[in-house]
Amino acid sequence: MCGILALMLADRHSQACPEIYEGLYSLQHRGQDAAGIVTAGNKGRLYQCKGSGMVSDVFTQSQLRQLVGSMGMGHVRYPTAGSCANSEAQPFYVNSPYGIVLGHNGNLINGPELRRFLDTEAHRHVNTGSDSELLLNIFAYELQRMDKYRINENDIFEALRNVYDRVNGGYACVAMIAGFGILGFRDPNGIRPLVIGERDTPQGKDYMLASESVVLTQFGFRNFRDIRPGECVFIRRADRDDILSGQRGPTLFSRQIVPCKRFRPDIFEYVYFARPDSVIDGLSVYQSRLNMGEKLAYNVMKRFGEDYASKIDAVIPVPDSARTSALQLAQTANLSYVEAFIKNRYIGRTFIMPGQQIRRKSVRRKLNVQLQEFYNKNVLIVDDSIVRGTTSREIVQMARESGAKNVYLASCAPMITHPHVYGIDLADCKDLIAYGKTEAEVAESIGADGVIYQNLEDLVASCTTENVSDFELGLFTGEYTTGASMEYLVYLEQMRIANNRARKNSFAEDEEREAPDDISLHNTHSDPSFD
Ligand SMILES: O=P(O)(O)OC[C@H]1O[C@H](OP(=O)(O)OP(=O)(O)O)[C@H](O)[C@@H]1O
Ligand SMILES: NC(=O)CC[C@H](N)C(=O)O
Ligand SMILES: [Mg+2]
Repeated sequence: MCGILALMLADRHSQACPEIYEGLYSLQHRGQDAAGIVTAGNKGRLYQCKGSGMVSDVFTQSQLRQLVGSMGMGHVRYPTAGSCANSEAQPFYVNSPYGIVLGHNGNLINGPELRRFLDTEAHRHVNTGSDSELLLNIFAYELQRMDKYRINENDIFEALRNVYDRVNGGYACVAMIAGFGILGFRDPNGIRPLVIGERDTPQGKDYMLASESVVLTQFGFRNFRDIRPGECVFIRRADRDDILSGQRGPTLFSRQIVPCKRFRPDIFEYVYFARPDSVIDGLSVYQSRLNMGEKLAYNVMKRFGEDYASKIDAVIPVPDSARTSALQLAQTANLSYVEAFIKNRYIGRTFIMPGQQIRRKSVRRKLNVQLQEFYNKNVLIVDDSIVRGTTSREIVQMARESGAKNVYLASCAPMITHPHVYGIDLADCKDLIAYGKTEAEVAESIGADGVIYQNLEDLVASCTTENVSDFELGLFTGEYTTGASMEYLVYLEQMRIANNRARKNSFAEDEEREAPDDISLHNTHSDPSFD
């Protein structure tokens, strides 16, 4: 899961960069490894700044000033394919045809096949291990095949139809064609999220596309909707003809490129990825987490029996993601809710950090205990999910060190027993703590007195609305919406091993270390005639 964002302002003399930059902060929870922004000036020149690190690390004020133009896009990356090298920061750029940039959230499960095709048939050079660069080149190849001096929106939709035929997996993308417009599209199963919103201005409408609605509401894009699975929207900047005919703002076009196959948004967006103040596919993430907490409460009560209240002195959330559910669990079961783990707000999400060692250390640096809330008490700690068990092991131990009598753990997600193939670097099976274990064995392995998992049916029911009742659940069941061959799963695992090795060696003296921290497109905004 990465975060993607694109913005088109109606006023050609305004700058898109400040809102893109701030918007990326609102998507930071979706990717902490790299960030990037590309803008397009009025005469079509692209300006880029991207590199490894969090949003606050990658952009300086002087770099942001160089990113001129009233349209642009941004990306925050959590690597799932390729490596975590600086060069794989997004958006990606190709100069031919027309100058295209693309930002991708998701994973293509036929990456190796696409790479072969681009090499042997399309003869396009791909310079990284990223599947997103493959996707961009497939799109560029399909546009190039039209062999047109200038394209229109129909050409874009036509090219995309062929892209959909070639690529397989989960993907939500934003892209920009220099001087022409921005677009957004979503895979035919709607696995990864994407929303579009509009905002009225005296010059016409501004448009924004983003992974999560929280960015849109923050900037006053009140009128928004989800991009449908298999749909593309293209927002064309006002051209000469538009301006001559009195229309100054951009124009929106949308097309259902391919039929929706089976609408299956990734349920893990609701469990963990997304911010609670986002609404995805019509369902408030906050509401889904309340539902999860309520259902889990009934499960807990059943497990502990009628006198459950005498066995649990406090319900304690693991901040941040589990807060909403834990509160609802406590209210439903009429138990006290206690914020006994205090989070250091300056440390990011641990699960999406690269490398097990840093993840383990970060849990302790991130969470600290209120001793008195544990001492001599029976505590039920609630987390949204138990994945590798890094967090649970540490917090159970912290609770014991603080003098807790019995430590139970409840998870809003069911047992995670399979990799996630659509955009989460979710370990191979062996790294998953629940793989091949019973609940009791998981409890033993993390040192808890008991573990209570949500049932899969209850999780699905928590997220079901009249719009969506079917979800991508591969990490719980091993069955993936688009299928995932054994060959692909082996490939994923090999890639992870190689990446871990590369991370371990990253302190060695090598050429990569000499590379600049941010990657630009070799042009700075020094000549105003290029705006
Ligand atoms: O079993 P694990 O492998 O440790 O993974 C699960 C934990 O990781 C996530 O927290 P994270 O710190 O990433 O983010 P949060 O602050 O949003 O809860 C998630 O919320 C769980 O707490
Ligand atoms: N988490 C994501 O969505 C990752 C996008 C892409 N597969 C990458 O690794 O850069
Ligand atoms: Mg957490």
